[in-house]
Amino acid sequence: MKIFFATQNEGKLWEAGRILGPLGIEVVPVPVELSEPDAGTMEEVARIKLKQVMERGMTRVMVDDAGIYFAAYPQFPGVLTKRVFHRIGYRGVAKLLAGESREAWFEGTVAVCWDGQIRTFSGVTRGRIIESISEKIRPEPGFPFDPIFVPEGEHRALNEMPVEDRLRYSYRRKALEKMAEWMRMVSAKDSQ
Ligand SMILES: O=c1[nH]c(=O)c2ncn([C@@H]3O[C@H](COP(=O)(O)OP(=O)(O)OP(=O)(O)O)[C@@H](O)[C@H]3O)c2[nH]1
Repeated sequence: MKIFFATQNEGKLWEAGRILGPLGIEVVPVPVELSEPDAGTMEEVARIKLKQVMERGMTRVMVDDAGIYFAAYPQFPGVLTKRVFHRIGYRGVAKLLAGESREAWFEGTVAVCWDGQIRTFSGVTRGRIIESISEKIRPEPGFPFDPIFVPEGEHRALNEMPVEDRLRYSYRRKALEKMAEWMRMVSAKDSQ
């Protein structure tokens, strides 16, 4: 099976390939820019992104909306994660969380259109932001929080782990595995 993934985020693409490849689903990148509202839930935003790619005529396609939430600030940065980080960087995150709770969680929703049906699948990974955030961190493209996020029950930040461990904690993996199972079910029904 082959699915198109409309994203400009290299990290998302890499992760989707690592997770879906072994499940027999080839991920084909479609690097289109999608417009996003600056409010709402990940699921609402993912649906809006999916609508945009479907309007371009794609029928076997997925999009992903994701971000991080800081427990110290209700609903923030959430769907604004990319824009907020772009503006304030590690220095701003360190300032925001100084003296505040370090508790945080990643949340993401994958919205998929598969042979005319639309579904969303979500995942969450809880953890905390490390105490000392260095401005010298050079993250992997698209994933600026991996070097400063430690999953619950861990002592290592995500980017300090071998890939297999990192994927085990991935909220995107949780969503994509549910999606893969659903796609298999739909395809099996269609072929009957
Ligand atoms: O360290 C991280 N590990 C992750 O696992 C992760 N997942 C999301 N993010 C951050 O949240 C924004 C999502 O923004 P987003 O969903 O609007 O996507 P995007 O604009 O990057 O790509 P696109 O898919 O829309 O083209 C991204 O830019 C990142 O800053 C992550 N950071």
